[in-house]
Amino acid sequence: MRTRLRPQPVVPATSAVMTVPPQRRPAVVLTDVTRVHPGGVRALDGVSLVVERGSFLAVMGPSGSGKSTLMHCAAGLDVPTSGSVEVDGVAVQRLDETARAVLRRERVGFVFQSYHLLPSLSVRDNITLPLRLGGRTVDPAWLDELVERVGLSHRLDSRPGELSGGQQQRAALARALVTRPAVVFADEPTGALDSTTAQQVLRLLRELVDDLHQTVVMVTHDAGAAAQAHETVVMRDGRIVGAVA
Ligand SMILES: Nc1ncnc2c1ncn2[C@@H]1O[C@H](COP(=O)(O)OP(=O)(O)OP(=O)(O)O)[C@@H](O)[C@H]1O
Repeated sequence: MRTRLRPQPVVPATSAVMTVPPQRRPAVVLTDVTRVHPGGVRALDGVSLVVERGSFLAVMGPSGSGKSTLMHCAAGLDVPTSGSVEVDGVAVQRLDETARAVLRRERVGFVFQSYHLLPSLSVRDNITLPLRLGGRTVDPAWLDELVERVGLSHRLDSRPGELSGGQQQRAALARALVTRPAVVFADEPTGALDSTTAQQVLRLLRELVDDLHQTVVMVTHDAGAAAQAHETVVMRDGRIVGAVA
């Protein structure tokens, strides 16, 4: 299995990863993560998980089981009440909000059900936006490869509103990957697509993982979508209660 639920690192994970070359570090490590939301809801209850680089993990579970909270904690959007989260070897809970925003911009990609493309920007400018926001230059060869992969080389000057839903989600995939992030979090990425288009997008996601060694964590209610992942973990009541490879 590429995703380890156990064993947890015996030494503190930060010191463990310091000696590991960046390309061999796990993309994400959660150690005994608990998140109690205001009002006392224990949305995560002692979750431990290692997401290895180059793996495609699906997270399933009934509504309210903690999937979104898991994703938010693992992506540095939220911080655990206890336990630790490392993204690309960086301990998220030690960062202030500004540093977490930089971590997300530089090391994490996001894909949403509703694409979240900016309607006034061209497809090219949408895809390269995360780099430009971080003051980074675009690697033309990488951009060419990405847009070729997602099949949008001929639509770079279009506006998102001129694209189909599947094309918009493929643009969002390219945008998520343009920074070469340690991990991409996809939240119901095919929830707004018809089943044929959804399968195409999922196959593309799997190809990006397998061919380009990207790492994807996808939250989904759809067992068909999860079937494209290397592995699936199932959550219930804030815990991981099963894993299927
Ligand atoms: N900001 C919040 N404040 C208080 N409680 C919250 C908050 N966010 C989530 N919760 C609660 O935490 C629990 C887990 O919610 P979460 O959204 O992580 O589940 P989920 O599996 O993603 O659900 P869904 O599939 O419906 O999106 C639920 O009981 C939810 O009501």
